[in-house]
Amino acid sequence: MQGLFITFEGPEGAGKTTILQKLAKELEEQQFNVVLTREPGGIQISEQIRKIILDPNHTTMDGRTEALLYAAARRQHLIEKVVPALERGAIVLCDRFIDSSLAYQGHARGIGIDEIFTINQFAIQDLMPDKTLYFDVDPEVGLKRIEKHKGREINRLDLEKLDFHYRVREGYKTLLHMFPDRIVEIDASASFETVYSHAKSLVEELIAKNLK
Ligand SMILES: Nc1ncnc2c1ncn2[C@@H]1O[C@H](COP(=O)(O)OP(=O)(O)OP(=O)(O)O)[C@@H](O)[C@H]1O
Ligand SMILES: Cc1cn([C@H]2C[C@H](O)[C@@H](COP(=O)(O)O)O2)c(=O)[nH]c1=O
Repeated sequence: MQGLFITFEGPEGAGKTTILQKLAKELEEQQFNVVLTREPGGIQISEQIRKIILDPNHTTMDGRTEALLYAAARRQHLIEKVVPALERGAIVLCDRFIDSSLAYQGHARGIGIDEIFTINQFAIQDLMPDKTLYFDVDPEVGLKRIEKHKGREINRLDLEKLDFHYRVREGYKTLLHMFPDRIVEIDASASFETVYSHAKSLVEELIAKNLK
């Protein structure tokens, strides 16, 4: 495919969304064709699935049901939005993708990274990101940031015990070893300006290598 598919990953409150929005705006100002999107969501069907998954009242949701719902939302989003954008040659910046399922459902929920990869393979049919930026932050720091973030809804996953959020981070560390060529780590505990300039330089390098 002609475009560039870049995903942004990390524990809660790592700063992904804020960085993505600023980066998308700057790239658009430079006349790049950018599609900023998120998972679960990004299109109507997947946003509706998002509501079901993240509703804090859905306390009885089984871990495998959760994993399948994320994969279903992913499939529809990929087919309806990501693939057409890549075919047009766009830069797709996506807030979370398969690595979230591997870290959260695979590792933190204990279902197993390989098993979650298998069900996602059905959904993505080998369409992996060209690059993944992993924003690493201590979960306690990240959760404090989102508590302070006015207007940010607290969802069912945010409400998991601190231990779960530490396992999510551990899951991402495992993924860094599994996919060393694709995933690059960014220290997201630094100041916003420092984190932003690191992310921006990585994306600019990718664009220079792949699109110019
Ligand atoms: N490096 C940083 N230092 C301090 N605060 C930050 C930093 N980066 C982002 N923030 C702030 O932390 C809060 C959460 O940021 P953001 O929503 O971008 O995180 P996120 O990774 O998308 O979180 P989630 O995945 O849980 O939605 C925001 O209020 C944001 O302004
Ligand atoms: C894609 C995906 C996401 N999650 C989790 C991660 C977060 O807790 C929420 C999404 O909320 P955000 O504010 O938009 O980051 O869902 C997951 O567990 N598995 C996934 O595949």
